[in-house]
Amino acid sequence: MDQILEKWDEILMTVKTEHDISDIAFNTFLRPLEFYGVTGNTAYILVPSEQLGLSYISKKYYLPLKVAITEITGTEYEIKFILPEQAKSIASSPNKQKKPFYSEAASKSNLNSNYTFDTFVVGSNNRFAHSASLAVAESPGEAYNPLYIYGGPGLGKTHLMHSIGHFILERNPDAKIICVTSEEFTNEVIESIRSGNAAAMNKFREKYRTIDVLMIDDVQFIIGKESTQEEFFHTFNALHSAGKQIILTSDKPPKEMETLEERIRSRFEWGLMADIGTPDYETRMAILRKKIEADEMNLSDEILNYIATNIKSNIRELEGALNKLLAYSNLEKTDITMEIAQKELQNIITPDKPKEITPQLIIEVVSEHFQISLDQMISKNRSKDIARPRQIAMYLCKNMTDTPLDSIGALLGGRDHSTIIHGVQKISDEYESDETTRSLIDTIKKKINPN
Ligand SMILES: Nc1ncnc2c1ncn2[C@@H]1O[C@H](COP(=O)(O)OP(=O)(O)OP(=O)(O)O)[C@@H](O)[C@H]1O
Repeated sequence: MDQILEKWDEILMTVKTEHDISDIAFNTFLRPLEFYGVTGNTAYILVPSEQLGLSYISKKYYLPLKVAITEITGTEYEIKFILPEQAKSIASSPNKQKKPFYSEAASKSNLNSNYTFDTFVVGSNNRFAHSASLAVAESPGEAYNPLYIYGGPGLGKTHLMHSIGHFILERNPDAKIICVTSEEFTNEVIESIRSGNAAAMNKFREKYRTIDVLMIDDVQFIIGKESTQEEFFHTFNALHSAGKQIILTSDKPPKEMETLEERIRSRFEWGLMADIGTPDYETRMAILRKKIEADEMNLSDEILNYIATNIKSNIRELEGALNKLLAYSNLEKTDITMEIAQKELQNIITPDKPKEITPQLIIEVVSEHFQISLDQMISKNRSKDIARPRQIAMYLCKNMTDTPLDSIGALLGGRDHSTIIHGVQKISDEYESDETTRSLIDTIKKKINPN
């Protein structure tokens, strides 16, 4: 069963390719189908609404899906299409996990599958940014170019930007979208320059100048990097003059980026700037409700109210509180009462008590910031993409907590004392000498401790 679930996207794409199904037919009939579960050797496929045409789908896609499932999983299943009402009566081991459709194009573009317009709650704090994002998604390159979304940490800038990407790819799966953090962009510029050959630079330029949509997250980090700013400037011009869409996010408006080159600042301001503020109570409650629904979690309104009243300025923290309760409920196999919620969340939300900053919290925030898993953080993998976040975690654990170096090493995959000293020293030197690193570290610190 897991195999079908895991490979569901691949199964759908295989049917599309092998039967030469048009994008419109694919998006209309195949994409909405969900793998529901397996009973015996029957695989149930959920047709989410009768209007979609159950009998048409059964006739047309029964055999292609059966063949693709057999080919891809190596097991032959009987296939049954069911409607949601029928699904309820299938008792045995239905698959409760709904996995969102995640196209190959979205994954290649580096888009987070959870960040879509469907999962985004619109409130007074983000209404304008949301409308602007929808307008850009509907007419990329035409509505507002660039779209510059700014606001404090954890307020949904990245979520909105990725939503635009998914929306564009849904309509046009061939659209070429690149979504990077400005750190990744900077690293690529540095790598191309360091390699010293023209071919590497040309490859970089070819990659960034032949796309339809460029998304750069946390663009404030290009401040102070001369060659990155230079490359960004030319990339921006090439894409903009070709009518290609550029979307940027930042923690501040361009006018507050004091040391940014003027020619770049003015370009940031060419299109539309949309800020996201802190959510009001209703929006916080709506976000909490949406998340518990998605996680199929049971929490009383009293508990939701307790969280929404106490966590006000960062949606990532709202989610963190829910995740903590979810983990507790799963581990202890118990329902969450108000008493448990207050006890479990006391570090996060007791207003007069400073938040406890632990190495575990730091490691979690760093891995989330760099979009790498906790397993990668503690692994033996020494590639730059993993080793640098790990060293940043070492540095922050050393500077923000009193944890001994040996314990930091133990938490980061059993690394020894000297490895930790080396990591801390390296980031410390960079913090002193390099403005981008300083700004990066300060941003992560703010995520760890917004106060
Ligand atoms: N309006 C919203 N509806 C639903 N979820 C939201 C909303 N705003 C933010 N979130 C969730 O909060 C978390 C943080 O959002 P996101 O990463 O987009 O913030 P950000 O503004 O880019 O933060 P940072 O600047 O710290 O990177 C994500 O999990 C996101 O899905």
